[in-house]
Amino acid sequence: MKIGLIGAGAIGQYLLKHAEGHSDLNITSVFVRNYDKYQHLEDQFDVEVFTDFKAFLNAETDIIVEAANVETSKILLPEMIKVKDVMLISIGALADEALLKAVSKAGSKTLHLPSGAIGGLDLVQNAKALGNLESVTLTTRKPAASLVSQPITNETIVFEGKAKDAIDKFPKNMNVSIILSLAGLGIDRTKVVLIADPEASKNTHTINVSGGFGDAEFTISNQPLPENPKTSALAALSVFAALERMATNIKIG
Ligand SMILES: NC(=O)C1=CN([C@@H]2O[C@H](COP(=O)(O)OP(=O)(O)OC[C@H]3O[C@@H](n4cnc5c(N)ncnc54)[C@H](OP(=O)(O)O)[C@@H]3O)[C@@H](O)[C@H]2O)C=CC1
Ligand SMILES: O=C([O-])CC(=O)C(=O)O
Repeated sequence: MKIGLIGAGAIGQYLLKHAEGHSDLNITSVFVRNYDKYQHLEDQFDVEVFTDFKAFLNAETDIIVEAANVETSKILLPEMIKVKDVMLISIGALADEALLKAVSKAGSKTLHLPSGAIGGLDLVQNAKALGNLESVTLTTRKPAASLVSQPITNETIVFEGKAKDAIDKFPKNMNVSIILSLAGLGIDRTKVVLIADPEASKNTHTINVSGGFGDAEFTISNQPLPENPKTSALAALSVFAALERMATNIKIG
């Protein structure tokens, strides 16, 4: 599979490193906004670095993997999905309901949404069937420096409310709230609590769901990626694993 990658930060570089020598996953092109900053990737990996988006789209690839940010995804997704399958990790872009509607109607191309830094989305989707899901809450606890600019001494709730507003205020930390919303009750009915914790070293997400099916609670304690501690290693793994699963004919979940 030939892959075009957008962004070469913590997740992008993780993918580049781990796809090197992989039998099926071949990252051949990388789109960035600053050639000089990322030119070194052409020496390090067997890739072409693009800053011209049209040329990047026209390069021979089977899928585009986005690993940039929410704003960039909102701008580029409508054009990409017309011509290529896309895997999006800045899922917060889909809190824009007009964009979600537009891509839902986009024709023959597939938009892949990996589960990112959380899990349990199979259960949430199953529970939603036949109206069996009534309540979904995400409680996220991150090291304070990922959420607040000034040092704090006590743990502090920095946000409490709907997923829709969580991603607006914390676009680099709350993509998980939007994939959870898409799997479950939507951006208005998915509740979020976000805690800045000066003692935390991991990114911890607790998901509570309940309804006619029963109830469930999952906690995922994630190691952050050293290159960007706001981002959990599991998010990068989820892209990698979702790409690997595309080649298999046995689908789990
Ligand atoms: N769904 C989920 O569970 C999770 C999602 N995420 C999201 O994944 C995305 C990537 O995360 P991460 O790798 O940690 O982020 P980084 O900030 O480490 O890297 C972002 C990369 O995107 C590049 N970029 C920014 N703007 C553009 C643009 N307009 N065109 C092309 N490239 C651009 C940056 O380049 P430059 O150096 O020029 O800035 C950089 O290379 C983020 O949106 C993050 O919030 C993260 C964790 C979990
Ligand atoms: O990586 C994480 O733990 C979650 C995150 O940043 C996001 O959802 O945007």
